[in-house]
Amino acid sequence: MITATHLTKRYRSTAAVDDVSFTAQPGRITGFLGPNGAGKSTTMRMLVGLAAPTSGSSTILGVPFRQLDNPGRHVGVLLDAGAQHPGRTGREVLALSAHLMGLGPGRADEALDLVGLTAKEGRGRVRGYSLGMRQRLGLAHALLGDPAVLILDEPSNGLDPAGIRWMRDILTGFAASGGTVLLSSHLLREVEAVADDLVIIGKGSILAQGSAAELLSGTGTQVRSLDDATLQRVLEGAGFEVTPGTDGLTTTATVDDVGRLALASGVAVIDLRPAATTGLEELFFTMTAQHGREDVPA
Ligand SMILES: Nc1ncnc2c1ncn2[C@@H]1O[C@H](COP(=O)(O)OP(=O)(O)OP(=O)(O)O)[C@@H](O)[C@H]1O
Repeated sequence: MITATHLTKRYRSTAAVDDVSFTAQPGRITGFLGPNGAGKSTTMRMLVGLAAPTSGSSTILGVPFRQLDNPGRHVGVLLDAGAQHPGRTGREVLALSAHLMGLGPGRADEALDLVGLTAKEGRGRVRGYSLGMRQRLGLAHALLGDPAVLILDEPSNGLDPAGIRWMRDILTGFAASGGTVLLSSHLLREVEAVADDLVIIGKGSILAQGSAAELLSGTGTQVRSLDDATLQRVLEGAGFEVTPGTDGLTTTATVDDVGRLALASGVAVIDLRPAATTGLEELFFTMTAQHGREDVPA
């Protein structure tokens, strides 16, 4: 579990992160979203002790990151795929960290294998790696200590579609076995496909948070009948709002309410369902409309 409690980070007079509180639960993937400059990386850096909060606090597995004994055995971190030493081979990067974590040398080869890097690729210097290979190496590094928590900043960046699907499977598998995943990404469809929970920030502040199902569910009901005009009158008479469309009516009434009222008024219903869910893209743009880069004066 990860908790952020009133986390705030100021650079001079600007708050890069402003009073951010959320939790990421075990067994779930928490998607962390926001436009460029929203404060995602700064928040993640504070969670792992790379930046000191101006105020507020955070814990991982119940304690501040800096108090974790041998943190790599508890938390896997991928903040910058370019962070690995370019002159080392992928395997050397992993073997060195494995050694520092007190793991056997064989763990580096296991980690390479986990992320689909071949032994030959592992012998290549990082400077020759593609961005996708660097991401895989970064993930191997994060998984090396068999942690319970993963904190990943844009892990799918630079991966091809097969790589993105592969990353999705790794993360869902990790969460299914009880791990906690905090995942920031610009790839909204990717987040939509994997996230159980969402935290959306803009200009350093939380704009929305909750389960993905809750945040993305539409409200109300869509209905088509053989007499929409009568059904609209009946629904409005019962105090519900109704919006006629090309494909029947959308109403604030529940499916049960609509069914009962249609039956009582003798209107034959030919289609009745909860209103369509909101896509993450729509939710994201609605939530961040006032908080993107576009409203920053040139
Ligand atoms: N070391 C720093 N000094 C001054 N300002 C900083 C520093 N680090 C970040 N900021 C500012 O804090 C704000 C949040 O930046 P941050 O990198 O956390 O956003 P982000 O959501 O990760 O953005 P992106 O999606 O572009 O990576 C930005 O306005 C950024 O310019």
